[in-house]
Amino acid sequence: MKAVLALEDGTYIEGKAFGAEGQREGEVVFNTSMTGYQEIMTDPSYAGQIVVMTYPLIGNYGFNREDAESTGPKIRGLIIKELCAAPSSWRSEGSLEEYMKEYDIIGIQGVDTRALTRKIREKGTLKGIISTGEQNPETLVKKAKEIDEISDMDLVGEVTCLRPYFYGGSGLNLAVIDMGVKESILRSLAGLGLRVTVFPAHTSPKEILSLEPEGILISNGPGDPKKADYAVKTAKELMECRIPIMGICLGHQILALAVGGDTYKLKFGHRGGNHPVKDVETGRVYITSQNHGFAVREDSLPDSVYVSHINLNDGTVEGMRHKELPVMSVQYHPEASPGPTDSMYLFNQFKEMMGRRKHKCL
Ligand SMILES: NC(=O)CC[C@H](N)C(=O)O
Repeated sequence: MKAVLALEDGTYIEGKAFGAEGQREGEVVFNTSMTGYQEIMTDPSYAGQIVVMTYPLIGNYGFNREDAESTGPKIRGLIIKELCAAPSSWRSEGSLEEYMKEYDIIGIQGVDTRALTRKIREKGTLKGIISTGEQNPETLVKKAKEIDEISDMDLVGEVTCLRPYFYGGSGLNLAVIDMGVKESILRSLAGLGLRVTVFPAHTSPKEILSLEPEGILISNGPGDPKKADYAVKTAKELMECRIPIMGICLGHQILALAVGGDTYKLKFGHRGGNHPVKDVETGRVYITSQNHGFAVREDSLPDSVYVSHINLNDGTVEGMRHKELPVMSVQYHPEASPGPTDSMYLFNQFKEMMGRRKHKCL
């Protein structure tokens, strides 16, 4: 069956459908990872987005539920050059196409993803629609122009958990504020010897403190950090208690807003498995896994914090530390999934911080 992609700038691309049938709209973003399509599709930070994979052959190792980052795919659609015709892996539970049909995700293949990515790099992220079957190009382009901006959507509300739950692990108590958390973050932290409990994004500081946590993690998640003003307020209150806090990706942006800094939307974001980041304290450069469309404005940060990590591609802020409070955050993904595991040391630093500090709100 035919599938088409229409973008808000008038671009209209024909390809071949795979996965579910119908029509889906979202912000079209590209990811340059060579593998990891399962983790990307199920990462809740992609809610509201249609993902273009720049690697030309996708689906090679089918699909398994073990590598999923959440209960199912969170992307709105998938754009690829070519779907692997004969997937094979001893861990596979079925083909990518079967999985997409099961979870009602639309895919389009046969797209010149290199040209499409160049367009997005040039013009910035574009809103778009993928649709199966015959369509009228003008109508679809017009519809693409009318799609809501990502900043106007409450995407965290779509992906956060409904009630608190105990994830696993034993040792120091860690409370995770679930803005759309990736399972591999929870797995990494429980594996380090922490007792991990997860709370919905809207949980009050009082309820979180009732767990008597030694540390708090504000997770990754979809959308514009400014839309999560309730979490910014919670972060501010928890920081005043001097509890060790770590922010990852959306969590990092929320902490930056909580200390009085500002965030902005990047032209086309950072999504891939090989972004070079320098740890300013040690001078070491790490290859990192990234997925974000917003960033912290460096010149907006107050004197109470310093930039701990910078992106060597474009000089943007990749990490932040508070000078007095036990607060650290990174814009990228220490848990990787997919991508290099170079940055796991950050979890150890946070665990140490949790063991050292005594806070005052309990
Ligand atoms: N992975 C994330 O947490 C992404 C954060 C935020 N939604 C952004 O796009 O910048």
